[in-house]
Order: sequence, then C-alpha cells, then structure tokens
Amino acid sequence: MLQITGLTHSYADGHKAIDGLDLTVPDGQLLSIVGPSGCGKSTLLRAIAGLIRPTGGRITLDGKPINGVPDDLAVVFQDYSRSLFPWLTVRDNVALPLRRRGKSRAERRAAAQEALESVGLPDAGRKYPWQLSGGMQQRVSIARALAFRPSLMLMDEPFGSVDAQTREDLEDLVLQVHRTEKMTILLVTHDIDESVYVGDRVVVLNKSPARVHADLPVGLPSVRDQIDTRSLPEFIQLRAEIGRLVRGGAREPGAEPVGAQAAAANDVKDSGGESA
Ligand SMILES: Nc1ncnc2c1ncn2[C@@H]1O[C@H](COP(=O)(O)OP(=O)(O)OP(=O)(O)O)[C@@H](O)[C@H]1O
Repeated sequence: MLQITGLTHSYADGHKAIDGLDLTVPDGQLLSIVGPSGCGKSTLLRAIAGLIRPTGGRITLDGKPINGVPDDLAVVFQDYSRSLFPWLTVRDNVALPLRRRGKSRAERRAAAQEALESVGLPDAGRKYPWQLSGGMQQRVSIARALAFRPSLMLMDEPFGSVDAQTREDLEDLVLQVHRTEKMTILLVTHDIDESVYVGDRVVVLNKSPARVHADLPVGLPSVRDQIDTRSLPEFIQLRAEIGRLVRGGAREPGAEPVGAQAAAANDVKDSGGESA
C-alpha cells in the first residue's frame, strides 16, 4: 500500500508545488490523477519515485518510508525518445534495469523478450529505438517497466506524445497489463476521458499548490472497450463531473459519488469469485 500523509514540497526558489496532500492507494489499484496544468502532478510522482526529497510530510510504500528510488518501482515518462538509449538495441534497453535485480544475462534476455511480446513487439528486440515509430518506442518503455515486474508503476502523461489511435491502443495495453500483472499503477493524465477509461479511481488535484480536491471511484465494468465503455451513461456523467472539478468546481455536498452504485455492484460481483 502506498500512503502519503501531509505531503508538502517547496522548490528551491520558494515555489510551493504541494501543500498538505493526503492519499492512500491500496495494492493493485489503477489510480488516475488529473488536475489543472501546473498544479503539481509531476512533482507528486517525482516525490513518490524518490527523485526529489519533499520538504514536508511522509510517503511510505508497504510501510517503509521512501528515501531514494524504491527497488520495486518503475516509471514511464511522456518523453520516450529521451528515456530510451539510442545506442542500445530495443532488447538491451528493456533488459537494462534487470541488472539491478541481479539477473543473469540469459535471464535478462528472456525477460526482455517476454515483455516485448506482451506489448505486441515480439520482433523488435534487435532493432534500435530510432528505427521504431513513436508509439512503438513508448511500447518499449512500457515493456522495460514490465520486464522489471515492479509492484508500483508510475506513468506521467505516458501517451501525451502519440497519435489518437496509438493512444487508445496503449490505454488498452495498460488495462491488460494491470489485469494480468496486478500491479499498482498511478497514471497522471491531462485527458479526462482517459482518466475515467483506464482508472479504478480518479483523484482530482486542485490548483497549485496541490492537494486532493476530489476522489472518485470509477464504477464501470472492469472489462473496458473504447467504443462501448465511452458510450455508457455512467462514463459520460463521471467525465462531466471530473471536468467540472478540474475547472475548480466543488463536489455537491452529500452527493453520492458518480458511479458508486455500479462500483458497489462490481464489488459484489467480484467477491462472488471470477472477476472479469
Ligand atoms: N524545478 C523546479 N523549480 C521551481 N519550480 C518548479 C520546478 N519544477 C516544477 N516547478 C513548478 O511547480 C509547479 C508544479 O509543477 P509540476 O510540473 O509538478 O505540475 P504539473 O501539474 O505536472 O504540470 P503540467 O500539468 O503542466 O504537466 C509549477 O508551478 C511549476 O512551474
């Protein structure tokens, strides 16, 4: 479980990006994070990733405070072109972080190949990143994260630089990975529809400095489809509510969260054994 309590961060120039943010993410949840531009979403992810030391508050992963980059974590950034090494083959890029796992060369190669297959790139291993399209390069970044088998994956606007069709394919890839690998995923996005489509839950941050403005369960069936899911009345209602919240609106006092009934129904269904 990821637990964030009273998180505060001021940059060296005095700019306060986060002010007293509380958030708990249970294991296996896919949490979408949205908020106005510049509100502190990336700062939050960087603090969770141990890339910056927050000036206040506490972040724990499975009860252990985060001091530096946690062992069990992978990060996927928007800018895939800068996160892959151009002088390494695709397979070596994917295998590289596995050195930290102490794997042998053969094990690293096998894990890289398996991860490439899971993102639909079984034949790309011998190529170099610059020989692939942008969408394929982002698949490689996701494969690298997957090969590492992290318990927590942080994704910072991961589909912001790809075309609309590739974006949908990659959203479905993340949903599939989440279902099969059961890892916890935090996904920062500017796209409200995407936050609902992929999320189990959506957290809306308020204007800088960031705090949790609203926290909404996504009560949609766990198997999602780009056309059918986005046409559901619950999807349309939730997307409208989140849009209003991102623009600074307040939750209506006492209002039942949109999708809560469906979420409850899913819980009942899931507890009955087979989950979709
Ligand atoms: N290194 C830094 N030094 C000073 N201020 C910074 C630094 N990095 C970010 N900021 C400021 O902190 C605030 C939050 O930035 P952050 O990148 O976390 O926001 P964001 O919500 O991810 O932005 P966007 O939606 O545009 O991607 C912004 O006002 C930004 O200008």
